[in-house]
Amino acid sequence: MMPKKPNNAVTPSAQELIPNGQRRPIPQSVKDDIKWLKLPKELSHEFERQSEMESRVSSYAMACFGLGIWCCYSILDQLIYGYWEAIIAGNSSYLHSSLVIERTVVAAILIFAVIKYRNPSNKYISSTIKFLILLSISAGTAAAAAIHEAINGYNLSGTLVILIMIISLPINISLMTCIFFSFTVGALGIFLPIFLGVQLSKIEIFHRTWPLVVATGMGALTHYHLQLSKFNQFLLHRQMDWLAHSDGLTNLNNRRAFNEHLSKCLALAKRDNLQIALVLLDVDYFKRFNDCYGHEAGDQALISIAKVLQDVSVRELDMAARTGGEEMALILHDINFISLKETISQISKSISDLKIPHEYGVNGQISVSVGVATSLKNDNPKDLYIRADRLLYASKNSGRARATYEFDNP
Ligand SMILES: Nc1nc2c(ncn2[C@@H]2O[C@H](COP(=O)(O)OP(=O)(O)OP(=O)(O)O)[C@@H](O)[C@H]2O)c(=O)[nH]1
Repeated sequence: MMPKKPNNAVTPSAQELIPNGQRRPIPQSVKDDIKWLKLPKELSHEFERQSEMESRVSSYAMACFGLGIWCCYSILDQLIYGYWEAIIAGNSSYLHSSLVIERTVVAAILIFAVIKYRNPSNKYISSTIKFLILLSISAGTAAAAAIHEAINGYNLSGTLVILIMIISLPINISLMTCIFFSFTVGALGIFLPIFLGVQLSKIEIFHRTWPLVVATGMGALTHYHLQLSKFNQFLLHRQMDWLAHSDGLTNLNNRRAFNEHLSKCLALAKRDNLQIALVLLDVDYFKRFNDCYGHEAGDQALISIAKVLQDVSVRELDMAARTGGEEMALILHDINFISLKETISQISKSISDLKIPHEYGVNGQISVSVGVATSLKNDNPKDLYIRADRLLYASKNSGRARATYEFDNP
């Protein structure tokens, strides 16, 4: 069943976006989703291109953020250890000052890259979460640099920056990569030097512990972030699906959703040996209504009539749809003659209770003509639709504001 949508809904909820009552697992790939959604070619190409760009830009931004944070951390590190003071005092070695200059330059390049590649349309990934995830990566990197320093006596930071930059830029960082990288490297930062018998001072142990603590916490956040972005991707696809299947004015299902559901219902009816009813409704003298009261009033009238149809299609496989300008349809699954007649009279009564004045209408009020066809054993959607349409025109030709049933007009 297509979801029931309140008329004034702007953004439907996740539940409302599940089409045709099918609960589908979280999409595995954008391509799968495009196929499943049966989007028109131009739209699917655009959608594919955008998601690809979005993930690429995201990974660029992530990598840049990570490296940028790492550089900032390194500069801070230099400050903590008093290198700046040494430089200012003129005691610095060429290695220390060049290290600071190198990191400052890299940080500046990365800040520029983040500004350039940031993705304002990617509203689902909050920049705070992104920041925290990347902090874990940078923490791991800092630990790796520290190991190297502990073992070999000098810091490998410059090489690491370039290496990680080359590796991470084209990669879409996955959950496993992120957790594995940050956690393992962070842990190695503490334990490897100890195993290798390297003496660590208290400050050094602290220095190597925080990346691990941060990395573990960030691993959990990474997980949360990825779940969140997967869910948002899912929601985004549902929204697209909803847009592709709903009518913009009345929020009823559109012709595309109607066609799909009619085929499905007929197949189900055939399988279970049941009968479905197809009800077509057309607003009477609607052109004159528009001419007399204006298009805005015409739109409001259509919205009110749509609401009436929505209210009667409450069962799971029933569906109300707007199939054309002032034409709407109702698919009623597994229905008997008595319930069918009751439903149609309830619709007529509710529309009449709307009391929308129509100077040129039947009885001075807005009304609908209705054609009701019921499915035959081996019916197909097209034949059923044609029969309902003929019955609708029989209602029009016999005075409007009435319903014509198939069994009345065999
Ligand atoms: N306000 C409004 N009018 C619409 C919309 N879609 C279609 N229409 C109008 O609906 C009218 C349909 O007119 P016709 O097909 O001549 O039918 P009718 O005047 O209802 O006459 P009968 O069906 O014979 O009773 C046209 O004037 C369309 O402009 C819409 O979304 N909003």
